[in-house]
Amino acid sequence: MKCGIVGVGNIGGIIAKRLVETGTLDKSELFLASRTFERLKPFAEQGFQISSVKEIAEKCEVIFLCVKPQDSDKMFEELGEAPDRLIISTMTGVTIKRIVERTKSVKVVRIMPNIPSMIGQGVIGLAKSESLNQQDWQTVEKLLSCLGKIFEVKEELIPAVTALSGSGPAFIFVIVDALIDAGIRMGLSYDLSRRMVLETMKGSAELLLQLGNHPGEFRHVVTSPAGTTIEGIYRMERERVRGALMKTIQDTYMRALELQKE
Ligand SMILES: NC(=O)C1=CN([C@@H]2O[C@H](COP(=O)(O)OP(=O)(O)OC[C@H]3O[C@@H](n4cnc5c(N)ncnc54)[C@H](O)[C@@H]3O)[C@@H](O)[C@H]2O)C=CC1
Ligand SMILES: O=C(O)[C@@H]1CCC=N1
Repeated sequence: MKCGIVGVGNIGGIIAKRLVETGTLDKSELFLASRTFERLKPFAEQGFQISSVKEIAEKCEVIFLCVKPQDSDKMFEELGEAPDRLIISTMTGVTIKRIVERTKSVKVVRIMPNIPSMIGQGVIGLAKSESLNQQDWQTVEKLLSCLGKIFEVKEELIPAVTALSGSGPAFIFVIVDALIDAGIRMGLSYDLSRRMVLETMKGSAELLLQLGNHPGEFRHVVTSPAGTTIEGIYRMERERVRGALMKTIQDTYMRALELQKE
């Protein structure tokens, strides 16, 4: 299968690497195009095939579109029409309708991946046009499963997915950074604090995933009467951490909706 990636930045680069390192595609099946050669150079040095946007439209059955929304118009101009192609777009705010209009392809999949895709543990929100047949869907699953878990949603929910899991890792990294600093402040080394914070997050996430309990239930199990945890919870409530996190996601969501209108 010939597959092209247009826009080899953070996300396009992750997709290219994962497709090849997992053996999903052979380098001979993959073609990369980007605006500047700077981002393509390390791929060219590793034997990836470099192409132009136009060539990708002409020769690839599957085309990933991975440019910033602000660059999409120029990219669509360069791509031209690609009516028989399966298009998979990571572009924030660019709707399936717009991609169909610009490419003249009716087989369009809009995805919102996140950066744990780098190690195959991403969350991939996905919405698709109605014209995909069973074989197209199998191709999509084959190509995307090397990135992580696929969650199909209605397209109107993609902005919510963008806020929660697309941008989500950035918020998690801010929280992790703050927790590590808290450990350092109490005298732990950076390395020890980092490992303990990450293992605590991983263990807590695994516990919820494996046992399926509501997080409030386990929070209650940790919280001893007149103990340490309730003091921390009381502080969290006074600092309005819960509201601040919900507002963080809400503002991100509003921006995702705005981008869709621009
Ligand atoms: N970074 C992230 O965690 C996520 C990003 N996205 C979305 O994926 C898209 C790409 O994001 P990033 O990879 O972070 O951006 P990026 O800026 O790192 O990469 C975009 C690449 O596209 C290239 N490009 C721009 N115009 C082009 C054109 N006309 N033809 C060919 N190449 C062109 C740029 O040179 C750049 O290398 C965006 O729409 C973004 O919203 C989606 C999910 C997560
Ligand atoms: O910040 C952004 O716009 C993109 C979308 C999700 C993650 N990064």
